[in-house]
Amino acid sequence: MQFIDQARIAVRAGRGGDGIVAFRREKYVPAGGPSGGDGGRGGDVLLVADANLQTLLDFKYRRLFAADDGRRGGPNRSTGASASTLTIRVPCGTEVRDCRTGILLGDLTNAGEELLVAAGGRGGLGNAHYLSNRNRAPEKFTEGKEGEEWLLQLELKLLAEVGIIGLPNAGKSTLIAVLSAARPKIADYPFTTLVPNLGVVRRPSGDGTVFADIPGLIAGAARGAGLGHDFLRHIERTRLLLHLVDAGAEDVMADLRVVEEELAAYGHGLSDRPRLVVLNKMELCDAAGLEERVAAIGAHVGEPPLVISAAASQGLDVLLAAVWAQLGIA
Ligand SMILES: Nc1ncnc2c1ncn2[C@@H]1O[C@H](COP(=O)(O)OP(=O)(O)OP(=O)(O)O)[C@@H](O)[C@H]1O
Ligand SMILES: [Mg+2]
Repeated sequence: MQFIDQARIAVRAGRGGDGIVAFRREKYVPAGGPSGGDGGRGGDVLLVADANLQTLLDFKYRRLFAADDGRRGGPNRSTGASASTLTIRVPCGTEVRDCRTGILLGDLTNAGEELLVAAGGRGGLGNAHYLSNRNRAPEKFTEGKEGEEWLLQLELKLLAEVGIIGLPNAGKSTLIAVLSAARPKIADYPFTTLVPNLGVVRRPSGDGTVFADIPGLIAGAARGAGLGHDFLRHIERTRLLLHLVDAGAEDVMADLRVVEEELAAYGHGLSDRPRLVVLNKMELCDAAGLEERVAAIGAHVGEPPLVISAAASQGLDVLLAAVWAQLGIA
């Protein structure tokens, strides 16, 4: 399932340093020649594609990026220092447009690819440049040029990496709401969710991973029953499935199997997709009942399910740790 992450940022390259007016002062040289140096270049602003970023999350908090200005020229024809380039890291796949015109400036597809988005201003010339036979003591210099300034629109097509599946009412939307900033509709009846919801969940490294909450699956979903059919398509490209089972259900094993059968019937490799079984609504069972359900699911799946309460925010840290481990994210 794809959706588009967007951000607007302002970039400003540095201004060039001014040239200066100066004259040589040396012993025994009464009237030294002009020696004012040139200003340094203002810093450029560069975008670089970084494979460790998945979202444009950070640009929600920081919107202005300005490179430093170049330094003024010095005496003895010394050129002022040029400012260093300001590098902004963006996820691979980011498209960069000029906000005003919508013109595509570049597409940063592969890690390490660079795009110069604002060029630093040139430094001004010192008076040493204006020495001529007619004017032995020029007072002329030029100012540094302004750096470029642009408003940029960044766009990234996001792919959900984690799909949340389960029967209607299992608590899928509740889970994505507690894990991310997504605010889907949550209600006590089946098929509350009619279109997939996406949420960005912060990973330990600070960037995000996209989770997709899809409408509940029912028996026959793979053949088009309920709303599930269309939406199985959306999780086709996820890397991990979170399979939510309602602990309060009469027969959790039957619930578990219905969804497994739909995954198998749908094909496209969905039943081989790494999957974590998650027993939600733990508070609806007493300790003995919970233990029994955990054991039954464990025997069927090969490892015990994670036990959580999405509504009461219990077990979520362990769940996320398991998700990051499955995705190979530290
Ligand atoms: N841990 C929990 N304990 C008790 N009730 C819960 C828990 N988690 C969710 N619920 C309740 O279960 C109901 C269904 O939740 P939610 O809408 O998140 O399910 P869903 O799986 O997204 O359903 P659908 O497939 O219909 O979209 C809601 O009334 C919600 O408050
Ligand atoms: Mg829902």
